[in-house]
Amino acid sequence: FKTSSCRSLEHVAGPEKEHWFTGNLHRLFKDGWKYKFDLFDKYGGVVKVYGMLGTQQLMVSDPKALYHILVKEPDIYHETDMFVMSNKLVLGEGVIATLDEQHRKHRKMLNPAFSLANMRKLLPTIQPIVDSLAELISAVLPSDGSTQEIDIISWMARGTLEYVARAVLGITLDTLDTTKTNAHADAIRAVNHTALKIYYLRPFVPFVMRNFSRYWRNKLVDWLPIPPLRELREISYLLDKSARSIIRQKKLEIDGHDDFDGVRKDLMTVMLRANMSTSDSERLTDDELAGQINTLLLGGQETTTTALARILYMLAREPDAQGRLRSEIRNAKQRFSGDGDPWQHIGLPYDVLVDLPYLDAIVRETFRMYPPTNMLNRTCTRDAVLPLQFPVRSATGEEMIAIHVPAGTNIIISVLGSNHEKRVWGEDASEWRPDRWLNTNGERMGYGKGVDLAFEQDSAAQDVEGLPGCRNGVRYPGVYGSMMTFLGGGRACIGFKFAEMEIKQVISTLLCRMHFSLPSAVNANGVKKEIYWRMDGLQVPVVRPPHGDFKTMQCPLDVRLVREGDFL
Ligand code: HEM
Repeated sequence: FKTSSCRSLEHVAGPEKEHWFTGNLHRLFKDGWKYKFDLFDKYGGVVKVYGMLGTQQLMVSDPKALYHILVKEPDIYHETDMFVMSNKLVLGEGVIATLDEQHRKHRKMLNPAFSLANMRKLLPTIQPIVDSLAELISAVLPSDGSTQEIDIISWMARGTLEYVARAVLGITLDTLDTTKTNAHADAIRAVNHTALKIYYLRPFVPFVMRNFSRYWRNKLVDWLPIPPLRELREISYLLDKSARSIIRQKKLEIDGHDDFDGVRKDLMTVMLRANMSTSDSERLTDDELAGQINTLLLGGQETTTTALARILYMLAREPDAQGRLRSEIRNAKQRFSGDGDPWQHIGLPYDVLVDLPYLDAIVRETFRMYPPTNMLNRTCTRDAVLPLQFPVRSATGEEMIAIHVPAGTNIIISVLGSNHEKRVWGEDASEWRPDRWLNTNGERMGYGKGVDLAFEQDSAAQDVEGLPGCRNGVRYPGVYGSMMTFLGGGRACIGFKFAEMEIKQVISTLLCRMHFSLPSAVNANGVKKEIYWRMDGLQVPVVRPPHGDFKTMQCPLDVRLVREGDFL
């Protein structure tokens, strides 16, 4: 066994460069599912790929290497300059636009707010919003029990924005009221879409941010003949203005309530109160708080929306799983329904909801198989050695147990590769099999709130051997059941428990009232409508031609009111 020794990545094996400008990135980021799996099969947990203008990068899914990158040596492997600066430019100085000490300060304020105790308090805020969503969808379903095709993703998107708005920020964005428009909500929806139109400008952002004052940046945007740049500036202004108005309003509310005990059910108030009473050196400025609001509104949007759509799609594809899950939810709700209360309208308490075994298995398995974000970047800030769990072959055929990573190397963390690694998840890693998370009695296999959080703290003491994603003493350093979907270490997703809660609440509410199946529409030539999930940077459901353009995000499912025969 050897360690790659030279100060370049020449020794590391990987595919040929495929384009002088984009290297292999266009293959990885545009519907790259098959391409990526071919690379993992051929090269293993570390693959050299080519980035912009032929720069050599590493795509990593090896568990020990990821442990080093995210948990052991995060001071070496930073978020990329491009990511941090672009976030700062558009969203302001929220947690994802910060590094090192400033990042620690942000997390110190965010971590307690997103605690389990606060999730328990927030569920009752989310429940009525989900009920309204279910009523709105039910209202468009035929009362005779026949099916109606519905683009489920647009409904899910309405919901996810409102859950975060009300539960995290204590405001409404009116997204469930189809008669109202809301400029703030429109701006949030437009950010990613508009930024994508000018993604090619992102490499220049750090230079511009460091060398141009705000005045000259504005002049640049005025002069350049690129309209989406101006659109993004307008969006960014509107987000900033709205966030500052939320802060002002909340401060007034807090000032007016001396007896206020933090029971108010939104996290931003909890955070603001903590911020107001902390020491000067730890206190976040209003600029940072405004950035935080924008980050929280954006962070859980598309990710949670596509995760919800993916779960409903899987249940539509697997009717037995759908029936079994619906029955589990009915049994749980019936236990809590009083005399005469229709069980469908019962809201389960937090601990009952998150512990439902089959619901949990479905959610975890879908997160594992189909992570909403499948690639994340880090940059190596100084020469380093990356040890590997599973040796890889060098470009000249030798086995390597570690890799020298030169300073400046970009690292692509492959969430997809990690979540499908057979040596950790088993030979059936690429099968959607929710039962892997359950024991033979149908109970959850040890994963729970404790273990998930223990992973965050990298508690090696936790006995997790034999659980899914833990094999022969090897596991991934993820915060959520060993998978890398929400990442791990000090920059792991702050909102994973919130996302889990909202997803479980939505699925458990919708399934009681409706049944989902794949679209049945056929065109004049008898061709059936088919949904296809593109794996770009984010997972994107589209419709194949001739029914769709293979580009626009949509997830049309046949939906009808539930019948007795839909339970097991
Ligand atoms: C299915 C839903 C979600 C997925 C798959 C997801 C995934 C992730 C991932 C992979 C990261 C790490 C990004 C990086 O380091 O480059 C992250 C960070 C983050 N997420 Fe989530 N997320 C989800 C939902 C949410 C929700 C609901 C919120 C808030 C309400 C949220 C807030 C954040 C924040 C603030 C960060 C930045 C943390 C930091 O830099 O310290 N996420 N998320």
